[in-house]
Amino acid sequence: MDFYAKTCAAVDQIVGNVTAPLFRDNPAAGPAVLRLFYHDCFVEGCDASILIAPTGSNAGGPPRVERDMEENRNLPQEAFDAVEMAKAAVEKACPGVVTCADVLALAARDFVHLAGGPYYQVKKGRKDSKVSLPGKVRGSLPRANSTVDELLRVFAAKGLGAGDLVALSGAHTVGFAHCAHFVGRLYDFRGTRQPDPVMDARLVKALRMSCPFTGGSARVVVPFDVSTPFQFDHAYYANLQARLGLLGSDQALFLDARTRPLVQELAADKERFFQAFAASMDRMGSVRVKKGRKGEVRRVCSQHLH
Ligand code: HEM
Ligand SMILES: [Ca+2]
Ligand SMILES: [Ca+2]
Repeated sequence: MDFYAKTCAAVDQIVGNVTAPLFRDNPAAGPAVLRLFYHDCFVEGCDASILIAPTGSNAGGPPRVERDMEENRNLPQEAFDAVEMAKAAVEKACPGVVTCADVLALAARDFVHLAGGPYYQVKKGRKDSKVSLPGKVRGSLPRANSTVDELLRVFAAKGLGAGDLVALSGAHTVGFAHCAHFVGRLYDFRGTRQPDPVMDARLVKALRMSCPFTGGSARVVVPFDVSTPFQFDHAYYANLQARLGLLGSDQALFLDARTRPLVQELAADKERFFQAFAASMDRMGSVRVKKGRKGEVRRVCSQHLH
C-alpha cells in the first residue's frame, strides 16, 4: 500500500483530485472505469494491457491489440480518457514513477466509493505490460450467457473462487448493458421462442420496449440494477432474488445451489457486501502482477515506452 511512499506519496490524492470532478460531470464514467479494470485484470493480469491503443489504421483488418477484440469493443472511450487524465496528473507530480496499472486500480476504487460504495486501500507496485495481444482475450472473460460452471471455471483460472465471483458480480449494481447481451432472454430463450421463464414478466415487458427483437438501435443501453442504477449498494442481490437479473450470468448466480447462499447472504447485509467486495477487488487486483523487468512504467497509458 505504501509502495510509492518515497517516490510519489500523494498518488492516491492526485488520482482522487481527477476522479472526483470527473464523476460529478459524468457519473457514467464510474462504471465504465470499474469494468475497464476487470477487463484488464482478467487478461494477462492487472498490467494495463487493455489500455494500449492500436497504432496506424487498418480498418477491417485483423485485431492488433486487446482493445480490438469484440469483448472489449464497447468499453467506452470515456473510461480510457479518465485513466489517461489521472495518469497525466500523476506524471506531472512524479514523472515516470507510477504505472498505468496502479492508476487504473486507484481510479476504479475511487469510482466505487464516489457512487456510494466502500473505500478500501489499494495495493500498488504493478508494472505495466510490454505487450497487448488480442489472442489472449478469447476465453479469458465470461459471456453474458455463461453458465455458473463456466463462470466458476474462468474465475478459478485467475485464482478466484465462488465467493469472489458472487461479490465481484455485485459491480453490476451500477452501469448499463447493450441489448445484444440479453435480448435472447426476452424473445427466444435457448430456441424456445419464449422469454426466459425465470425473468420477471414485468421486466421482460419493460425491456422489450427498449430492445425490440429486430430493428433496434445498437446504441441503446439499459441499467443493470432496476432500482438504484447509479448507486453502489447491495440492491443487485435483492434483484436476483426477485428474478430481476439482467444477464443470464447474473440470474444464474441465484439459480445455482453453489452460489445461491452467497447471493442470499449479500442481499441481506450491505456491510457484508461492502466487505466482501473490497476483499475480492484486492484479490482481483493482485492477479498475475508483473514486477521488475517483466514490465515497464508507461508515460502515456495508451502507448508502450519503446
Ligand atoms: C461474472 C462475469 C461477468 C460477466 C459475464 C459480465 C458481463 C458484462 C456485460 C455483458 C456488460 C455490458 C457491457 C455493454 O453492453 O456495454 C457488463 C457491464 C459491466 N460490468 Fe460486467 N461482467 C462480469 C463481471 C464483472 C466484474 C467482475 C466487474 C467488476 C468488478 C464488472 C463490472 C461491470 C460494470 C461496472 C459494467 C457497466 C459498464 C458501464 O456501464 O459502462 N463485471 N458486464
Ligand atoms: Ca491485463
Ligand atoms: Ca445499485
